[in-house]
Amino acid sequence: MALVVICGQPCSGKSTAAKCLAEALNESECKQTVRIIDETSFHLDRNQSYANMPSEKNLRGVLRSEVDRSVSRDNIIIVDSLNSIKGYRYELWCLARAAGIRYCVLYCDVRESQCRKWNEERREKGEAAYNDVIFEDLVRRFEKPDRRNRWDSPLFELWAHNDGVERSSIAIVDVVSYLTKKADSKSRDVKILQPTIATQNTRFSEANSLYEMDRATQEVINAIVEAQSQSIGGPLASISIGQGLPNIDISRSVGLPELRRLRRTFIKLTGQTSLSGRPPPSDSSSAKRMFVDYLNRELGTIA
Ligand SMILES: Nc1ncnc2c1ncn2[C@@H]1O[C@H](COP(=O)(O)OP(=O)(O)OP(=O)(O)O)[C@@H](O)[C@H]1O
Repeated sequence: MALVVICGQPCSGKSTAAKCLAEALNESECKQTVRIIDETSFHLDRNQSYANMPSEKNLRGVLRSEVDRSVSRDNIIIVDSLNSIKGYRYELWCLARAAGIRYCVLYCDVRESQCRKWNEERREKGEAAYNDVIFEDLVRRFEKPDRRNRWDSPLFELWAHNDGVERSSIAIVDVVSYLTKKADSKSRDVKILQPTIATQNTRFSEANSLYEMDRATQEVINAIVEAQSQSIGGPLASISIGQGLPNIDISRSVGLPELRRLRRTFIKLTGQTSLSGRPPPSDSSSAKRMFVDYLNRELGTIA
């Protein structure tokens, strides 16, 4: 029914907020099961998980797969982690969209100095805390949510330090109201994400799908590279990849490394959706259409 992404600096009260939100939802009229997905449920240690990029990626992958497996129209999933990378929140948003559910972000907006103080206090009490190097690195890399991004919207801000975290805190009340409000796909104040062509079902054998996906996305990349090489110095027009397929609309030159990265992410995202029962597209045309749809979105909004 819904996915709530909690985000904030290290030690900014995210778990306190997640717990409080879960309690508030359980007390509301909503009959949905509420579940928190966090690092501790996987026995992941903070300092180990954020010690280096591979461990951090692994942590994000574990949480994302669990979210992917768990989101449904019958429950409310709260992801309690830093969720500090913009691209990662986008991936979570994609999972919500593929499931056709509500989505929102609850941002624990606490000053860094206060988070640092809480972390030190936690350490002094002998509780698990971030070590200083990791804490500072995470603070530096935090990408604050911005409500203008689809994946950060709607955004609810919780000022845990000034206002405390209570079931009656404005942000908690607002999230509960947003999640429990009766709505259908035409409601304006509540957005129920709709699966796009990129997330629709088409049954096919998995191996075949992956093969098609690989080949089709490579063909799209080749078409872009060729079009760009022909227009060197001149303006880039929209690139056609065949009859009945959408054009690729890129207004700037995009290098091969970036195109390869986008292709890898796209294949990964599609593969993950297939794990939860929605297979990747079955034929070359749908694979191309999906990939162009994805590229137009990515290159249009994340410049
Ligand atoms: N509103 C608050 N007032 C006072 N102390 C707080 C508040 N919120 C959190 N703390 C303190 O900060 C510490 C961390 O809280 P919490 O575990 O909720 O943060 P977190 O952001 O989930 O941390 P982590 O980044 O490690 O997951 C706790 O020890 C708690 O005592």
